[in-house]
Amino acid sequence: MTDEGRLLAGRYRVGAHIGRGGMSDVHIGTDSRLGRTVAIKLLKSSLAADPAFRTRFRQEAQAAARMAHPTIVRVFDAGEETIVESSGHESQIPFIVMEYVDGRLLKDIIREGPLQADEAVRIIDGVLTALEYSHRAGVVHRDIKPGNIMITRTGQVKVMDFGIARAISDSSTTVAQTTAILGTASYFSPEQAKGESVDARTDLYSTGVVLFEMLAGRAPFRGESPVAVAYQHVSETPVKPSSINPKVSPALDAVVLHALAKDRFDRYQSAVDFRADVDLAAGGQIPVFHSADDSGGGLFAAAPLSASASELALKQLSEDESMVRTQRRPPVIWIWAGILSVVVIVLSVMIWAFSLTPSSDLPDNSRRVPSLTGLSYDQAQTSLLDQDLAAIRAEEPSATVAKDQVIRTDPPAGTIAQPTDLIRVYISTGAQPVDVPDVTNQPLADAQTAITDLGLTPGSVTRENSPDVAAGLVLRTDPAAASMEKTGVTVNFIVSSGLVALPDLEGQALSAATDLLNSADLQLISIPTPDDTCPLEAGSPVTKQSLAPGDVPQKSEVTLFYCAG
Ligand SMILES: Nc1ncnc2c1ncn2[C@@H]1O[C@H](COP(=O)(O)OP(=O)(O)OP(=O)(O)O)[C@@H](O)[C@H]1O
Repeated sequence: MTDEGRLLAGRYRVGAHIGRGGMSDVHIGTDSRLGRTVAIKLLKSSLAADPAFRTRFRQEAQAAARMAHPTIVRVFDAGEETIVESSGHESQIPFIVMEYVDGRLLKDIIREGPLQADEAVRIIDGVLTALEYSHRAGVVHRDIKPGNIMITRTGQVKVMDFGIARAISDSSTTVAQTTAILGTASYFSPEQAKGESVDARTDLYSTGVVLFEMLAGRAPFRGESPVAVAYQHVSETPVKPSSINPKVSPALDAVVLHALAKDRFDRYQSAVDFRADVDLAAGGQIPVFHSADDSGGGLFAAAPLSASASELALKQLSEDESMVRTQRRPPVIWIWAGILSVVVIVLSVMIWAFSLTPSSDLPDNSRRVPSLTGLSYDQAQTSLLDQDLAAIRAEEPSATVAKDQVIRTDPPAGTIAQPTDLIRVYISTGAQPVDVPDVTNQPLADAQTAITDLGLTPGSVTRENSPDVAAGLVLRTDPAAASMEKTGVTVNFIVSSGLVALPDLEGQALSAATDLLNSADLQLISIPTPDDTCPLEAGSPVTKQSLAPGDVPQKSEVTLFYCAG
């Protein structure tokens, strides 16, 4: 393995070994370019042997690096280092450079026994906030477990290893192989255990397992082997956490069991819903789990209960061990109606808030989205994090903003935002190449407009003689039509002067002079010289031309005098 003192990617100095996981060794380190302390995770060489895994790993780490949220361990960089072993054998070791977290793994905290309910709620709140953010950014974690959750000295929750499970499960074929690397099947959702596709709800199931374990002091399913545990996730009904730790309230029992529904349509559909119910349960209220077609409710919305409704729910809880009502899949139209209503409400509130609030008098705890134009994505993330806002990266071409710099944000700079709000940061991919259009034979002004419309820059105009293209029309461009050019590139015009060059024809044979005039598209009138002094000469040489040699208007008439042959 890599020794202390090694420099990775010419930049990250590996320091003391601080931890070992199922797939990696973790060191404290220093980013020598920025002078900041980092954590460096070096993947085990057994995993690193597969090039497909390394590629997938790098892609996932890059996706994770796009996420910046106070509840997510920041990924700063990822790469591969060639390591020459003492035998002379070279191997590629993938590494991730992360935010250094001064804290403890939740796994180690749980080992000391069940947590107080309010502490468990606070931690799960943090995990769900991280998931709300990552799911909105389109990233499913796939391996939510106490070994991937850190609690800092100040109590801040930090979730890590986003996307790494994907890299592993894509390169391993069976549950047994995947768990051999990930270390445990205790937090697998039923769909993961069955090898089916996963989505955001998979993470919510695993979060339910983590909540169960924090409250009960042990995971809901245990077994001799990963396959035995995976089997229970698919087919066994979990017990209530309170049957292991009687201090757990019926409300939290209800939330945990709802999160652990086998069918993903029967459990929480979003981290937001899950968190709302956890908070409700922390206040002693048992949430009501609405199905999508229940009248008056949103999808699985939690609502405060009246006393009698609470009693009813409690009665159901004791009667029904599974606690989870069978719910039909929500019809698509209701989902869309729900989304539309939320969008309308959010927009109305934003417009109202923006119009009412003077800049000097912001509502409590809110802040304005800062202007980030021209910053790098890293700088923009830091600036947003300073305001407790979270960045999501988006990209678009720009002719005016340099590559890798912020073009704009959504919501735009100046908008009022709340802590942990998501700000989409648009980064310039630079000017996008376009085809230089064919503007030949167009009037110069039209051609200049067409070039400007494509984001190219109209450049110099040079006049050039042409026998047939009318004065002021474009003869050609430089670069030529159809060549791919980046926006911003200057396109020069060569425009017809409307003139044509008339050569000096005196002394030339009449036939040669006639050919020259024809090729310049000039009109020839020839008059044999009546003068006797003109000697008869072979070839009938031209003695005089009516227009002086030089540039003359197109189609000019030229009279040639010549000696008859
Ligand atoms: N960003 C970090 N800052 C500080 N310490 C860290 C960081 N990441 C990991 N560690 C420490 O390194 C140890 C191993 O990390 P981790 O458990 O994430 O490794 P892993 O190989 O991903 O493990 P597993 O696959 O078993 O989850 C942990 O004990 C943790 O305390």
